Amino acid sequence: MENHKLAAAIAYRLLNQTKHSSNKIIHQRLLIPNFTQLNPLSSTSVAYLFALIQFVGFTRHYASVPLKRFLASYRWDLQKSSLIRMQSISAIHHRKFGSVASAVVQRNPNFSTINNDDLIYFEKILGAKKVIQDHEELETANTDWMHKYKGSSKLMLQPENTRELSQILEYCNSRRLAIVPQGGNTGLVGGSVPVFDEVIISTRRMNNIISFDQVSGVLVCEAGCILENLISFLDKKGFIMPLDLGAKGSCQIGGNISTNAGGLRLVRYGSLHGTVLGLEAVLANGSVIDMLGTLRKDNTGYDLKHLFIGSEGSLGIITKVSILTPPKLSSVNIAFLACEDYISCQKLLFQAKRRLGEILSAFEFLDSQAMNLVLHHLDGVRNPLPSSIYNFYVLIETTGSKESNDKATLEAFLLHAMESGLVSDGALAQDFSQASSFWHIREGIPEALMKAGAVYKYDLSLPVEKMYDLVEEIRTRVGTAANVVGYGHLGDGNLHLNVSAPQYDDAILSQIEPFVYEWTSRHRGSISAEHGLGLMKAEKIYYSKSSETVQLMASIKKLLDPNGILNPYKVIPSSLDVHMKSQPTICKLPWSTF
Ligand SMILES: O=C(O)CC[C@@H](O)C(=O)O
Ligand SMILES: [Zn+2]
Repeated sequence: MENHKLAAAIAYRLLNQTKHSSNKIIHQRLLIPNFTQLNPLSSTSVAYLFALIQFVGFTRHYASVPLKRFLASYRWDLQKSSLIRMQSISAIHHRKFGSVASAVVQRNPNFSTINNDDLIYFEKILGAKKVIQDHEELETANTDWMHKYKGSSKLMLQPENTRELSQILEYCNSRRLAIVPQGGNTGLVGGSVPVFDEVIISTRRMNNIISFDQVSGVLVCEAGCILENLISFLDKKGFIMPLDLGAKGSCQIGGNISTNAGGLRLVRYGSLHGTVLGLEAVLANGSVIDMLGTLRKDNTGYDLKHLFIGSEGSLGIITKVSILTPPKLSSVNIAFLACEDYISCQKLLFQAKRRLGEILSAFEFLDSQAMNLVLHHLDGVRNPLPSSIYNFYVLIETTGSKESNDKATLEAFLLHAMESGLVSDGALAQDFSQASSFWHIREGIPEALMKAGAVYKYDLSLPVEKMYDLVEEIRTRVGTAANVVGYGHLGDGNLHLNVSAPQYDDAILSQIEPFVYEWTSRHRGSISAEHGLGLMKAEKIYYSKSSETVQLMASIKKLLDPNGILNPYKVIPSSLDVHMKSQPTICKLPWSTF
């Protein structure tokens, strides 16, 4: 008890400092409504204060080492205590001092916590080596790629096949143990890490290629295959994957499909809703749904595989996939171009669609701020157009089967674009290494942003002609406090708006949100073009979907996962989470009625 008193005193002191810090918003939102109801010296209030202090980042930056240790152990207790009945705190992790506190959720009190019998059961069905409790491995699996979201799971399971996964889910469902499916953990919205103590189910061991048909181009494989391995496998067979992402070296096909990843070639090969021909998925109760067809055409009733594409593991875990892969064509050409203004980028896209037609395979853009970040933060990157600094850059790729024709078509297009003033400068890759270096600039932007400091990420679908207005408006709003960067898949109408700052700061965040979502909604865009909702945007869904649609989503979730154990706190807003006892009030937004 003495410890608690001491802790409370320290906590009070630290919290008083937060009053005047940039964490005012958290302070108001969390502390005031809850703390006044507590006895300040009770153990729960101490635990609450400690959780709050951890939340605002003091432990990482200001607390002394013994205090840090004390706080760390308290947090562990916190997971087991009944504190979660109060306003509890999602496991958002602060990479830099400051706050990214847009997601505050409550642990579902209906979920159990892992006990010894559970561990014995899992070891019995999987064997000890697939039941991971090692601190370091869990630390990695609990933390997302950006080091922004962090859970506190004590257990990761690594099933090797569908049967094992089915047994795990059946058991977790009967025990009300929440789970989070995890592939390569490269997501950007906190969807693939636990929020609290959910059991992590890794698909990494389910990584076999099952079959490949040379005639139809249909590849059947397990969910844990790494995208780059599939690309290399197909390359030897003379085929390519219909999707390509910067994260290909780590991301897994199951994760790609469950988030409906878009990537760099969507403009040519379409979304995964078109190229995924079949799936096998395991539901929350362990039943295996075999939809693993390989047919292009099958109109026998509802095409339920689509429910699992893009539902971020909230309806079932994908275990096998069948995917239509295009043949590898011999002529690939890549141009890196400079444009003076955004309107020229738009006109260039309009022209490219007409003049390059069926050979256009990528149309990406980046602004000068994105280019500067890459040049500054990534080793060995060179500007292919060094003679001047341009406002915008466009990367165009063509893929076709007629080598001399395709190159001539691209060259003619470029000449026309230069003559008409759309393009100010340009370079055509002369060999594979130059082509890779052009791609490296575009694909390296997320990494450069990470290296630059704290980053607020927005992945938006917007009408192409309006897209860059938003970047400029945000730039005006944040002023000199942050570097606003615009880039993305222009050919698909997908903007990656990133706001980069030395550290997270609520003053910056309040200039971006909710403005960015309101603006997107007003222009009938989507607040998530390709990254999903995850934890970051579950509560923001109404900006892009009508309340009736969201209600129907919640009903489907209830049907397939009645206990809500699959990837909780993600995708469906908490107000509609039928599994939560007390529900936070979410205002219906005026623009949610499409
Ligand atoms: O980091 C981002 O904002 C985008 C990541 C990815 O979707 C990309 O296109 O590079
Ligand atoms: Zn992207």
